[in-house]
Amino acid sequence: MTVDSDSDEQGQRPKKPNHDQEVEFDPDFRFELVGDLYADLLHSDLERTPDTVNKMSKNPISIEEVIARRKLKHASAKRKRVDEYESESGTSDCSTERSTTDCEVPDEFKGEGASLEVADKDEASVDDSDSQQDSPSEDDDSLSVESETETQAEKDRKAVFFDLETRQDSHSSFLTMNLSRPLQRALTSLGFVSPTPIQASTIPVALLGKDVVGNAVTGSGKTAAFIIPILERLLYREKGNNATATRCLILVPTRELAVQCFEVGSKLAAYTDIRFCLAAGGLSLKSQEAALRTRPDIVIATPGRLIDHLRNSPSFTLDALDVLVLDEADRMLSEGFADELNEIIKSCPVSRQTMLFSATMTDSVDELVKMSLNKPVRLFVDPKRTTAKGLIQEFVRVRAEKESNRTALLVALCKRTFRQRVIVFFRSKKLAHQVRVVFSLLDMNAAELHGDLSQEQRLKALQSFRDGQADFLLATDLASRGLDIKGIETVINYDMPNQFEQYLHRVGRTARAGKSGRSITLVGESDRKMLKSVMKHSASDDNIRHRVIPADVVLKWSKKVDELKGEVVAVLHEEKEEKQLLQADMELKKGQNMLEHEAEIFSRPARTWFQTEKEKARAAGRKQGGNGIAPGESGISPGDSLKPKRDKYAGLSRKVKRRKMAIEAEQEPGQKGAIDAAIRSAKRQARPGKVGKVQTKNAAGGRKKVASKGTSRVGDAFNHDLSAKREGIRARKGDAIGGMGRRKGGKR
Ligand SMILES: Nc1ncnc2c1ncn2[C@@H]1O[C@H](COP(=O)(O)OP(=O)(O)OP(=O)(O)O)[C@@H](O)[C@H]1O
Repeated sequence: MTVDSDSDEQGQRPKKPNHDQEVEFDPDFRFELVGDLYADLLHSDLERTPDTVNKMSKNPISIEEVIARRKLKHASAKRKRVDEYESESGTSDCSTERSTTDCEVPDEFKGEGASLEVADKDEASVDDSDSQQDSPSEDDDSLSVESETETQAEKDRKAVFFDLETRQDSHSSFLTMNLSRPLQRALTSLGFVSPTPIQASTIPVALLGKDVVGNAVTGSGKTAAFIIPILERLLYREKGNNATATRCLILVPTRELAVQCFEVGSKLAAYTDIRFCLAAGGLSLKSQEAALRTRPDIVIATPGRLIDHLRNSPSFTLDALDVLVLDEADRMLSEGFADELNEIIKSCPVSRQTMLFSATMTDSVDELVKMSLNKPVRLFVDPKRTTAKGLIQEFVRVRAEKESNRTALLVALCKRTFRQRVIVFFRSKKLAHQVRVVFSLLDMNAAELHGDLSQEQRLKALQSFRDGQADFLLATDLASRGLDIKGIETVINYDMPNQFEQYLHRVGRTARAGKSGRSITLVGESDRKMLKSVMKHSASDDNIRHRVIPADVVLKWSKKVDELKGEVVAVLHEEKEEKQLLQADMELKKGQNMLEHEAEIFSRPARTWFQTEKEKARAAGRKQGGNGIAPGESGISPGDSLKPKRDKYAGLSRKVKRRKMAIEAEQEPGQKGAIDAAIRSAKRQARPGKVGKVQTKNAAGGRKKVASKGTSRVGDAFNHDLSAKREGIRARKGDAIGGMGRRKGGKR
């Protein structure tokens, strides 16, 4: 009954060794390597065969070492091959040959009146030879991924749900926003002169304490849009030992994004005394627990790890939370995160301010009610879900019978034209790994990023790509959201994502912050409707191109890739063998450890999780079917709590749950109940004091009424009406709330 999102292995309580059962040594044991590991490299349906990628986070196998070793082994043969490649990838590849090939653009382009300019002088050409044959069917519109027609009923619901009255000032400079000096300094040192549109509209509204639902294209500065107002308001928080509390929580769907958000926040807070804590999966639980004990002002977390801390770190609570931010909110609101999000929301006070942001944010009331928002202000800067203006989108057609050429097409693109600062997206971890082996064998400097790697490997891969050591980052959708890597020039989609939102996020890794960039997508026959949707939402028709790769080039590279087949299989075999050896070694160590420290290990309290094993399996199943990031790629590791304790408090409100726990604790024999009660009492004491009985005027009878418990708090960072600052008056410590968007503790 444990949970620990550090690794797949964790989360399981060690089984008690059964000393009665003799473990026999099997002299005939052989490492089992079943199936053709290469079989699906060039084809689809990759999920059926077992994964070959290392899943062990403790001592990961280095694929570089395996490849390097094999390269050494076949040094002479390899030298010959490299010579051959070099000679062939010289002038002949970059010739201006423009023959019609098997890889043409789908004709949907033509019907839309989109630009068909040649994208690249070396290898792209216009091809409209069979426009009739492939013209879109009449009903293609109905295939559009999202419905843009809104019923009157939905419009009415939105009118009631959203706050349409709050004035949205437009600021063309950070100076007119009256931000404090430490923040102005940080903005200057980051080179932020004027706010981006989403920042200009969000910051003043967020300073009023209003709930916000924000949408703006990828790379438009949403992170700073929510961090700046949080920091500004925290500068006026109550200070001193009793007032120390975690007041803001920023939830993000992936660990990498959490690290990035932490870095942005730390830079913006560089000249303040505001403290951050990173609580993302895959990083050390112990040091996070220690950091959370100090009650940092802002916690940036992935959902799984946060829940783990909420349940298992005695001193950590969200009771004093003032602001909850969901970055990539549509992803967090999706089914894959539903259970975790519910659990977290239950732990947050209802009086919090909530801000939701994403480039593909929904304004569907049905979705948003899940967050129990309080009259949110809808800030949709780019309501049409467009791509960035500086993005040129190219498409390469892959005919059904030529699906096996995808890898060759990718290699051709990366060898000839897009040679550095390229992210390649794949739909599966296994495929990303296999292509990584192909790239390495072809001496292309690539790093991979997906959920089958340890957190250490993930961060290392990202760093090597950021530093320019790796020219290519071969990634799954784990890297599609939010990652901000300077200088990415090209995004290649090895396959078209199933969801339009996913496409927007993937291509949004380039052309960020007003810069230009290019995306190239390999489009199969089954991707037509998605292609149409993509074209419909493009920022400009002029930005759409199609690329034709000459047939002889494709042929040459598919031959090369085929020749490598044996070597790729050998590398994957070797990797698998090493993995099994390492696994055996780890099991041995684990056994020894159990023998030596059995008593101590079993005396540790079991970590708990909020779902039962069944619920968790069900949720994992749902996640698999959901969009975007696969389980294990987010902050929630699939190993989390394989044997979770049934949560008897599930479904109860926080208050009822606490009361029930307290009663049970008192009835519990021995020390445990008393200790738990003492912890709870200490937590209560540690909470920043609440403003006791606030006397408010009862509008109906004119009688004074005592505000309910939990109304507003002393030490509340947002006890101060910062809206006053908009008029040029700086709020002071101790100012009372006035003109705020809500009353603290008010019902939602
Ligand atoms: N006011 C500003 N002036 C100049 N650059 C800015 C400004 N605000 C943000 N940026 C830069 O813009 C880039 C993109 O910012 P950010 O990652 O917050 O975008 P985003 O909208 O969250 O993107 P995504 O939707 O992909 O998550 C960052 O490199 C950031 O430093």
